[in-house]
Amino acid sequence: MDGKFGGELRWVIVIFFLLPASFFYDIYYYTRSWLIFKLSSAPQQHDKKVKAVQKQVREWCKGDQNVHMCTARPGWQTISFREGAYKKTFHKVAINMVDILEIDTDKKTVRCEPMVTMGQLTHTLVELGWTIPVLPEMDDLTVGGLVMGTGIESSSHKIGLFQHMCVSFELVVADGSVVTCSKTENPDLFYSVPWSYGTLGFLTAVEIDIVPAKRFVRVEYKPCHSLDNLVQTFTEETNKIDGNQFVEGLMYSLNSGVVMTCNMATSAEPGKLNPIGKWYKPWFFKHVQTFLEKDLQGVEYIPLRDYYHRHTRSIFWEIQDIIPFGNNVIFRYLLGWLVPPKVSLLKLTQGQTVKELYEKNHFIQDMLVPLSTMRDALEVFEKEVKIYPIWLCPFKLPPNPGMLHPPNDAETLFVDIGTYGVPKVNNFEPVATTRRIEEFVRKVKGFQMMYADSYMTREEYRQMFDHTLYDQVRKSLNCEKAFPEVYDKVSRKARI
Ligand SMILES: Cc1cc2nc3c(=O)[nH]c(=O)nc-3n(C[C@H](O)[C@H](O)[C@H](O)COP(=O)(O)OP(=O)(O)OC[C@H]3O[C@@H](n4cnc5c(N)ncnc54)[C@H](O)[C@@H]3O)c2cc1C
Ligand SMILES: NC(=O)C1=CN([C@@H]2O[C@H](COP(=O)(O)OP(=O)(O)OC[C@H]3O[C@@H](n4cnc5c(N)ncnc54)[C@H](OP(=O)(O)O)[C@@H]3O)[C@@H](O)[C@H]2O)C=CC1
Ligand SMILES: CC(C)=CCC[C@@H](C)[C@H]1CC[C@H]2C3=C(CC[C@]12C)[C@@]1(C)CC[C@H](O)C[C@@H]1CC3
Repeated sequence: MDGKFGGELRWVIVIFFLLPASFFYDIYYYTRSWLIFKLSSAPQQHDKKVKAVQKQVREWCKGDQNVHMCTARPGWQTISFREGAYKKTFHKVAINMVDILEIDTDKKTVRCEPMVTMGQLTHTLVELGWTIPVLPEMDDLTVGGLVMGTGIESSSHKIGLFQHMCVSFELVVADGSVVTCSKTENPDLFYSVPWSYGTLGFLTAVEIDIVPAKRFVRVEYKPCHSLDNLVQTFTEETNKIDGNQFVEGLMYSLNSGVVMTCNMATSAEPGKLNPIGKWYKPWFFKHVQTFLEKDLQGVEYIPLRDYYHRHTRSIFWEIQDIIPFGNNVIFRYLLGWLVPPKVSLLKLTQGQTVKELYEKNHFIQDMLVPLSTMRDALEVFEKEVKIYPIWLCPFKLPPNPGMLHPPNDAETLFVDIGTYGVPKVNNFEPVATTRRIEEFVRKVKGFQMMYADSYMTREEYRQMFDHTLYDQVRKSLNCEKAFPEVYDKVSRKARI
């Protein structure tokens, strides 16, 4: 869809085509998973589905093995910014595994298949009074994508990344056999799977910790009017040993922002309930900004599911470039219930014009840096892109084996700095700017989230991510012919 409808009038396509299409797409999957649950067929079907994956891998083994394998999930369906170019040439293995298999409240775990989405998990678990400790907020993120890539949320400063609450993985590996791994069973594989982007095997099931859920989240909004104040408040709140199940920051300029500290609650104080997930409510980032503008500390109670998906309706703040009048009160009441358009459908229907627009004038990155370097990092982002709001999400990084190591191999608090939008600097140049930021991140011993465009060379990538264990595991599982090295899947060169 090119020309004007691919540019400034994209909202016409979005409103008249993509929103209804997203709605019917959701209903189809909702009904399907509801039926599967009601027929209780998912657990019995799992072994059959694993055998189907094994069969496909074994067929590849019998062939001449001259191309690598990847999942058959089309590139447009994924939440990653671009599509893998390799999806056109690799041998594709279908993994149609979309079911929650078992919720074990004694063991406090949920076992699910890799295509289960975060929206599906919250619907099922929260109704039963449970939740997963780190719940990345976009409904369509999948368990498989978050395990093979990474996931983060405002509870990560207590729990860690998505990988840190996973108990075990079940994979079909290069020779077609099924391997289960955990901290005690095949630990090398267990620690190598996160950030391996499907280059060690095909994931078929994941066991994840669950924790009790309460009805509400009590949110305290703390406006800050200088960078020092913001960094200090954010750091103190993140470090609090007892309090704050969730900590998050939104910055509206280099010198202003709101730090939110939150805890689950069983009931709400009268007059302070705010169901921000309702279709007529303002976008969450706009709502938060009002606390800054009024310079008001505030307390609100948000229903748990609304809190988890607080950035879903506005796709963080990306929706304002797609439906510029989307936060208008009339639009919200009339059509707000259809929002957001599905990221997958936005990807599928974007023409060359939109692609080029995003290529040249847009910057989507999450950089994970040690909390102690947050101030310097924010100044680098101000100088290089000047995009606001900025998302700030703290997380702890334990010294586990695998791709990510904290400085000096001692548990360290990090912060994810998320910048999504149009750069406001004059000298923005996608490759050069991103490379300078990547260099800064490597210098402070941080990491780049690989769903975004990465322009690092192979050497720079290996410098950022420790490949020692990963290389050993790839060798022991004979991955060389079956899967490419991770860099060849995630670097900008491998994506279109
Ligand atoms: C419109 C609509 C859309 C829905 N969309 C989805 C969806 O997208 N994804 C989805 O997963 N569900 C979906 N559901 C199912 C929904 O989660 C349940 O129907 C809902 O929780 C109502 O609970 P219940 O009383 O029917 O079942 P409950 O017995 O209260 O159980 C709640 C859910 O958890 C499941 N469950 C219970 N125990 C276990 C167990 N040990 N292991 C695994 N599962 C267990 C049930 O099958 C049920 O789905 C949808 C339902 C509706 C009406
Ligand atoms: N809050 C957060 O934490 C957010 C995280 N993200 C990022 O989005 C991505 C997840 O998006 P999503 O659309 O769910 O996932 P994707 O389909 O983009 O998958 C991500 C990677 O995981 C691999 N993978 C997925 N499933 C399997 C499987 N069953 N077996 C083997 N490999 C698999 C894919 O391999 P292949 O290419 O072969 O299909 C791909 O390399 C992650 O990279 C995550 O970091 C994005 C936004 C927010
Ligand atoms: C919270 C974390 C860690 C990351 C959030 C990242 C998201 C804001 C982006 C991930 C993929 C992005 C895409 C778009 C917007 C921003 C993301 C959702 C588009 C929808 C923007 C419009 C384009 O036409 C398609 C993009 C697809 C991916």
